[in-house]
Amino acid sequence: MSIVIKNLKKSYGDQIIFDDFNLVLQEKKITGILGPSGAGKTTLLNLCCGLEKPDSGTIEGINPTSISYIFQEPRLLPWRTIRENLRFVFKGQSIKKSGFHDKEIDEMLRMVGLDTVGDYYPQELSGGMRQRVAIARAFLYPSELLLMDEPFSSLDLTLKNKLMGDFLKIWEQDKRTVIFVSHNQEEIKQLSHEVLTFSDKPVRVLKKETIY
Ligand SMILES: Nc1ncnc2c1ncn2[C@@H]1O[C@H](COP(=O)(O)OP(=O)(O)OP(=O)(O)O)[C@@H](O)[C@H]1O
Repeated sequence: MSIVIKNLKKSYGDQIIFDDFNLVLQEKKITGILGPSGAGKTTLLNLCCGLEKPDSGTIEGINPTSISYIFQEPRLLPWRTIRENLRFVFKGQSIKKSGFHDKEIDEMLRMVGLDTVGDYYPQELSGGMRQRVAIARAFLYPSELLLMDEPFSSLDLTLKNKLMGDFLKIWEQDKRTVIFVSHNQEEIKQLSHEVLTFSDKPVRVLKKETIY
Protein backbone atom coordinates (compact mmCIF):
# COMPACT_ATOMS: atom_id res chain seq x y z
CA MET A 1 0.00 0.00 0.00
CA SER A 2 1.29 3.49 -0.80
CA ILE A 3 1.64 5.99 2.01
CA VAL A 4 -0.78 8.85 1.57
CA ILE A 5 -0.26 12.06 3.51
CA LYS A 6 -3.28 14.33 3.45
CA ASN A 7 -3.63 17.91 4.68
CA LEU A 8 -0.90 17.41 7.27
CA LYS A 9 -0.43 20.22 9.78
CA LYS A 10 2.30 20.27 12.39
CA SER A 11 3.73 23.17 14.36
CA TYR A 12 6.13 23.50 17.26
CA GLY A 13 5.10 26.68 19.09
CA ASP A 14 4.99 29.37 16.43
CA GLN A 15 7.16 27.35 14.00
CA ILE A 16 4.93 25.93 11.28
CA ILE A 17 6.61 22.81 9.89
CA PHE A 18 3.78 21.36 7.79
CA ASP A 19 0.78 23.35 6.66
CA ASP A 20 -1.73 21.48 4.52
CA PHE A 21 1.02 19.20 3.26
CA ASN A 22 0.10 16.42 0.82
CA LEU A 23 2.28 13.62 -0.49
CA VAL A 24 2.06 10.07 -1.82
CA LEU A 25 5.00 7.74 -1.23
CA GLN A 26 5.31 4.66 -3.39
CA GLU A 27 5.10 1.20 -1.91
CA LYS A 28 8.23 -0.98 -1.96
CA LYS A 29 10.35 1.83 -3.38
CA ILE A 30 13.12 3.90 -1.85
CA THR A 31 12.08 7.56 -1.60
CA GLY A 32 14.92 9.95 -0.83
CA ILE A 33 14.27 13.26 0.87
CA LEU A 34 16.65 16.18 0.58
CA GLY A 35 16.11 19.58 2.16
CA PRO A 36 17.60 22.36 4.23
CA SER A 37 18.62 21.77 7.80
CA GLY A 38 15.71 22.29 10.16
CA ALA A 39 13.09 22.05 7.39
CA GLY A 40 11.19 19.16 8.91
CA LYS A 41 12.59 15.95 7.41
CA THR A 42 13.08 14.16 10.72
CA THR A 43 9.72 15.48 11.87
CA LEU A 44 8.12 13.77 8.87
CA LEU A 45 9.77 10.46 9.80
CA ASN A 46 8.63 10.90 13.40
CA LEU A 47 5.08 11.59 12.24
CA CYS A 48 5.19 8.48 10.06
CA CYS A 49 6.24 6.23 12.94
CA GLY A 50 3.95 7.84 15.51
CA LEU A 51 6.72 9.39 17.66
CA GLU A 52 5.03 12.70 16.89
CA LYS A 53 1.33 13.36 16.35
CA PRO A 54 0.01 15.66 13.61
CA ASP A 55 -1.97 18.71 14.72
CA SER A 56 -4.41 17.74 11.97
CA GLY A 57 -4.49 15.76 8.75
CA THR A 58 -3.78 12.09 8.16
CA ILE A 59 -1.04 9.67 7.18
CA GLU A 60 -2.60 6.55 5.70
CA GLY A 61 -1.05 3.25 4.65
CA ILE A 62 1.27 2.67 7.61
CA ASN A 63 0.92 -0.25 9.97
CA PRO A 64 2.35 1.15 13.24
CA THR A 65 3.64 -2.25 14.36
CA SER A 66 5.53 -2.77 11.13
CA ILE A 67 8.17 -0.03 11.07
CA SER A 68 11.98 -0.17 11.35
CA TYR A 69 14.10 2.95 11.94
CA ILE A 70 17.80 3.39 11.15
CA PHE A 71 19.28 6.47 12.81
CA GLN A 72 22.54 8.31 12.25
CA GLU A 73 24.06 6.39 15.15
CA PRO A 74 23.38 2.66 15.52
CA ARG A 75 21.78 2.72 19.03
CA LEU A 76 22.85 -0.78 20.05
CA LEU A 77 22.63 -2.06 23.61
CA PRO A 78 26.25 -1.94 24.84
CA TRP A 79 25.80 -4.71 27.41
CA ARG A 80 24.51 -7.18 24.80
CA THR A 81 26.51 -8.99 22.13
CA ILE A 82 25.77 -8.30 18.48
CA ARG A 83 23.74 -11.50 18.19
CA GLU A 84 21.79 -10.64 21.37
CA ASN A 85 21.12 -7.15 20.02
CA LEU A 86 19.66 -8.73 16.91
CA ARG A 87 17.64 -11.26 18.92
CA PHE A 88 15.90 -8.30 20.56
CA VAL A 89 14.07 -7.77 17.30
CA PHE A 90 12.12 -10.93 18.05
CA LYS A 91 11.45 -10.19 21.72
CA GLY A 92 8.00 -11.11 22.87
CA GLN A 93 8.19 -14.37 20.94
CA SER A 94 8.66 -17.71 22.65
CA ILE A 95 12.16 -19.09 23.42
CA LYS A 96 11.62 -21.85 20.93
CA LYS A 97 10.62 -19.38 18.30
CA SER A 98 13.44 -16.99 19.07
CA GLY A 99 15.87 -19.94 18.82
CA PHE A 100 14.40 -20.55 15.41
CA HIS A 101 15.33 -16.98 14.46
CA ASP A 102 19.02 -17.63 15.13
CA LYS A 103 19.28 -19.02 11.61
CA GLU A 104 17.91 -15.80 10.17
CA ILE A 105 20.27 -13.78 12.36
CA ASP A 106 23.30 -15.78 11.19
CA GLU A 107 22.23 -15.41 7.57
CA MET A 108 21.80 -11.65 7.98
CA LEU A 109 25.17 -11.32 9.76
CA ARG A 110 26.73 -13.09 6.80
CA MET A 111 24.99 -10.74 4.36
CA VAL A 112 26.38 -7.66 6.10
CA GLY A 113 29.85 -9.25 6.40
CA LEU A 114 29.76 -9.64 10.18
CA ASP A 115 29.48 -13.41 10.56
CA THR A 116 32.66 -13.62 12.66
CA VAL A 117 31.67 -10.99 15.23
CA GLY A 118 28.25 -12.18 16.39
CA ASP A 119 29.57 -12.76 19.92
CA TYR A 120 31.39 -9.43 20.18
CA TYR A 121 30.02 -6.45 22.08
CA PRO A 122 29.20 -3.25 20.15
CA GLN A 123 32.18 -1.34 21.60
CA GLU A 124 34.52 -3.96 20.12
CA LEU A 125 33.34 -3.04 16.61
CA SER A 126 34.19 -0.04 14.42
CA GLY A 127 31.54 2.63 13.73
CA GLY A 128 30.94 1.23 10.24
CA MET A 129 30.50 -2.29 11.59
CA ARG A 130 28.02 -1.05 14.19
CA GLN A 131 26.04 0.70 11.47
CA ARG A 132 25.97 -2.60 9.55
CA VAL A 133 24.42 -4.19 12.63
CA ALA A 134 21.76 -1.45 12.64
CA ILE A 135 20.95 -2.24 9.00
CA ALA A 136 20.81 -5.97 9.77
CA ARG A 137 18.48 -5.27 12.70
CA ALA A 138 16.18 -3.13 10.55
CA PHE A 139 15.81 -5.87 7.96
CA LEU A 140 15.45 -8.67 10.50
CA TYR A 141 12.42 -6.95 11.95
CA PRO A 142 9.57 -7.92 9.64
CA SER A 143 8.66 -4.32 8.81
CA GLU A 144 6.82 -3.02 5.79
CA LEU A 145 8.25 0.47 6.25
CA LEU A 146 11.88 1.36 6.83
CA LEU A 147 12.70 4.91 7.96
CA MET A 148 16.30 6.05 7.58
CA ASP A 149 17.60 9.32 9.02
CA GLU A 150 21.12 10.08 7.73
CA PRO A 151 22.27 6.50 8.36
CA PHE A 152 25.51 6.83 6.38
CA SER A 153 26.54 10.37 7.28
CA SER A 154 29.12 9.45 9.92
CA LEU A 155 31.00 7.07 7.62
CA ASP A 156 33.94 7.74 5.33
CA LEU A 157 33.33 7.61 1.58
CA THR A 158 34.69 4.11 0.92
CA LEU A 159 32.77 2.59 3.77
CA LYS A 160 29.64 4.53 2.85
CA ASN A 161 29.74 3.23 -0.74
CA LYS A 162 30.26 -0.33 0.42
CA LEU A 163 27.46 -0.10 2.96
CA MET A 164 25.04 1.48 0.49
CA GLY A 165 25.84 -1.31 -1.98
CA ASP A 166 25.16 -3.91 0.71
CA PHE A 167 21.96 -2.12 1.66
CA LEU A 168 20.69 -2.25 -1.92
CA LYS A 169 21.60 -5.94 -2.18
CA ILE A 170 19.56 -6.77 0.91
CA TRP A 171 16.71 -4.49 -0.19
CA GLU A 172 16.58 -6.24 -3.62
CA GLN A 173 16.02 -9.55 -1.82
CA ASP A 174 13.52 -8.14 0.64
CA LYS A 175 11.81 -5.08 -0.82
CA ARG A 176 10.30 -2.66 1.67
CA THR A 177 8.95 0.86 1.47
CA VAL A 178 11.88 3.07 2.46
CA ILE A 179 11.95 6.77 3.35
CA PHE A 180 15.57 7.89 3.33
CA VAL A 181 16.51 11.33 4.64
CA SER A 182 19.95 12.79 3.92
CA HIS A 183 21.77 16.07 3.27
CA ASN A 184 23.95 14.37 0.72
CA GLN A 185 22.61 14.63 -2.82
CA GLU A 186 24.95 11.98 -4.25
CA GLU A 187 24.11 9.45 -1.59
CA ILE A 188 20.39 10.11 -2.02
CA LYS A 189 20.59 9.64 -5.79
CA GLN A 190 22.69 6.49 -5.45
CA LEU A 191 20.07 4.75 -3.35
CA SER A 192 16.66 6.21 -4.17
CA HIS A 193 14.11 5.45 -6.86
CA GLU A 194 12.55 8.84 -6.37
CA VAL A 195 14.04 11.97 -4.83
CA LEU A 196 11.97 14.71 -3.24
CA THR A 197 13.54 18.08 -2.51
CA PHE A 198 11.86 19.87 0.37
CA SER A 199 11.76 23.63 0.84
CA ASP A 200 12.43 25.23 4.18
CA LYS A 201 9.46 25.22 6.57
CA PRO A 202 6.58 25.21 6.08
CA VAL A 203 7.61 22.32 3.88
CA ARG A 204 6.72 22.20 0.19
CA VAL A 205 8.02 19.69 -2.33
CA LEU A 206 10.17 21.83 -4.62
CA LYS A 207 11.28 19.03 -6.91
CA LYS A 208 10.37 15.40 -7.57
CA GLU A 209 12.86 13.34 -9.60
CA THR A 210 12.56 9.75 -10.71
CA ILE A 211 16.03 8.20 -10.64
CA TYR A 212 15.35 4.63 -11.81
N1 LIG B 1 10.16 18.14 19.64
C1 LIG B 1 10.37 19.37 19.15
N2 LIG B 1 10.04 20.47 19.85
C2 LIG B 1 10.22 21.70 19.34
N3 LIG B 1 10.75 21.94 18.12
C3 LIG B 1 11.10 20.89 17.39
C4 LIG B 1 10.94 19.54 17.85
N4 LIG B 1 11.38 18.70 16.89
C5 LIG B 1 11.81 19.48 15.87
N5 LIG B 1 11.65 20.79 16.17
C6 LIG B 1 11.95 21.91 15.28
O1 LIG B 1 11.32 21.66 14.05
C7 LIG B 1 12.13 22.05 12.96
C8 LIG B 1 12.32 20.86 12.04
O2 LIG B 1 13.16 19.91 12.70
P1 LIG B 1 13.63 18.57 12.00
O3 LIG B 1 14.54 17.86 12.94
O4 LIG B 1 12.45 17.85 11.48
O5 LIG B 1 14.46 19.14 10.75
P2 LIG B 1 15.36 18.37 9.69
O6 LIG B 1 14.89 18.81 8.35
O7 LIG B 1 15.37 16.92 9.97
O8 LIG B 1 16.78 19.01 10.02
P3 LIG B 1 18.25 18.40 9.91
O9 LIG B 1 18.47 18.17 8.45
O10 LIG B 1 19.12 19.49 10.44
O11 LIG B 1 18.29 17.15 10.72
C9 LIG B 1 13.43 22.59 13.55
O12 LIG B 1 13.34 23.99 13.58
C10 LIG B 1 13.44 22.00 14.94
O13 LIG B 1 14.11 22.85 15.83
